[in-house]
This record gives sequence, C-alpha cells and structure tokens, in this order.
Amino acid sequence: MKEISKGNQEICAGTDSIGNLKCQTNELSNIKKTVAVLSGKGGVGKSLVTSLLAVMMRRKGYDVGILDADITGPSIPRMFGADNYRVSSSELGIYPARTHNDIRIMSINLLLEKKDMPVIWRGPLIAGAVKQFWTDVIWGDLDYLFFDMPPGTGDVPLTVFQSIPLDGIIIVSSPQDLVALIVKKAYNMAKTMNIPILGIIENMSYAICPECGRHINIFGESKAEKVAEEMGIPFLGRLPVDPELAALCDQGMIERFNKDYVDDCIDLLERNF
Ligand SMILES: Nc1ncnc2c1ncn2[C@@H]1O[C@H](COP(=O)(O)OP(=O)(O)OP(=O)(O)O)[C@@H](O)[C@H]1O
Repeated sequence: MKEISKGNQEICAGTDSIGNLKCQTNELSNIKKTVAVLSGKGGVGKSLVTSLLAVMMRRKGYDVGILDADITGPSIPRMFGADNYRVSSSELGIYPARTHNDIRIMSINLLLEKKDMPVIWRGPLIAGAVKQFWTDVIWGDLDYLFFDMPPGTGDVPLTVFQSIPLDGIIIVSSPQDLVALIVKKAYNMAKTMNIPILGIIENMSYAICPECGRHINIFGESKAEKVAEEMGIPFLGRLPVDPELAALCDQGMIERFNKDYVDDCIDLLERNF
C-alpha cells in the first residue's frame, strides 16, 4: 500500500511487520544502515556516544551522518563545533552540514536563528520535525546514519520508532539507570516496536585516578554486564568519566578524540551490518 501525505511533506510507504507506517527518505539519499542511540532518561551521555560512534566509523572510512532527533535539547552541533553552521536548501531538499572530517549532521540548532531560544513545541510537531529530517534532508550516500534520539520513552521516541525504518538500537545507560531499571524501559520499548537491540553501553561507569591510573568504581561494582545478560543482549563496553572527553565536547572538537572506548560497539556494527 502506498500512501502519500503532502500536508507535512511526509512521504510514507508501506508498513512493517507490526503495521507501523514507515516514511521514505529523500530520493537523493541512499542510506545503508540506520542505528538509533537511546537512553531511558536524559543526561546519561547519549549524544556523546552517538557522536563517538560516528567519529570512529568515519575514521574507518565509512560515509556517516548524524540525525539529531533530540529537538528540545540538541547537542550534536556543539560537540562538533558546528553551532554556527547553516544548512542550505533547494527545491530538492535540505543539505546537511558537514563537519571537519565530513560527517553529515542535521539538527534543529542548524535551522534556528537564535541558538539559545528553546523549542517550545508539542510532541506531534517535534516528531514531525524529526520525520522531516529523514524525508527532506539530502543525506546522499551513507553507510551509517546514527540517530541521537530524544531521551526517555515518551511520545516522540515512540513516533520516531513507528515511522522511521531503523535497523538497530544501541542503549546507553548510566550506572544508576541500571540499578533503577530505567534502562529496562528503553529495552522494552524497542522490543515492543520490534526493532533489533544491538546492545548496551554503560557511560560514566568509573573514574581513572590521574595519579596512578587506577580505575575507581564511583558507583560501586558495575551491573551492566549482568543486566545485559538478563535482557539477553550484548554488552558493548563501558566509558569512564573522562575530563578530556568533556573538554573536547565543550570545545567542539570531539573529532580529535582517539581512545578506544567504543571499539566493541564499532566491531559489532562492522560485523553485523
Ligand atoms: N564519559 C564522559 N566523560 C566526561 N564527560 C561526559 C561523559 N559523558 C557525558 N559527558 C558530558 O556530559 C554532558 C551531557 O552529555 P550528553 O549531551 O551526551 O547527554 P545526553 O544523554 O545526550 O543528554 P540529553 O538526554 O539531555 O540530551 C556533555 O556535556 C558531555 O560532555
């Protein structure tokens, strides 16, 4: 069944196995794999993990993009020093911004006149903007498009899951999430939507002593592996609280980061996709 709705320039065609109407991408886009990065709640480092995955994949020579689906708290442009970039458009669609290393990014912040103005929109409008980033942006040829999802398991992530064909989901959690089982909500949402869960990454898992290099488990022994096992999904590693990483994010230079924190996740993406 083909259904075309020009009202919000949305082009949706066909349904998935559980009846969700999926939107088509711009006809000038050819995207091989779509991976959404999700968290049970805000502030756990979802944008940071999304950015690191894109940076590392790009370094391996893949063509990579990031769709910043976090409309009310967009942080992708800042991490890449692209806050002042402007996107252009033609009758064919919107051209994404390109970072120093040629990662294509699209974010609401690249469209706003004033970056410090909040986006005061209701859920359906926010979800509509995310869908348009998918349908109207000319991504070109991409090996991987990463979605920095809105935090939590509310209306917007749900609509995005329903309308965009996703090949897999990576869940980012903090140690407290794992204790409070907030991560299970993200897991259950993805499961209900029939989207493959690729695995879980624990962020801010430990600190490294600057004097002796010892790992300090600030939040006690990590439960990430155990929780991953219980959920029957791969554990994809843990990131420490790393001041260098925080500084590079603040300076918009995340593309300079070169530690191996997300290597297991990169291996999995390369092997499976
Ligand atoms: N492992 C880490 N080491 C150092 N700083 C970190 C780490 N993880 C996240 N941060 C810092 O914490 C801040 C929040 O991270 P980020 O924006 O990725 O969170 P988020 O989960 O995407 O937030 P939101 O859900 O509100 O969008 C960032 O400024 C980042 O620099």
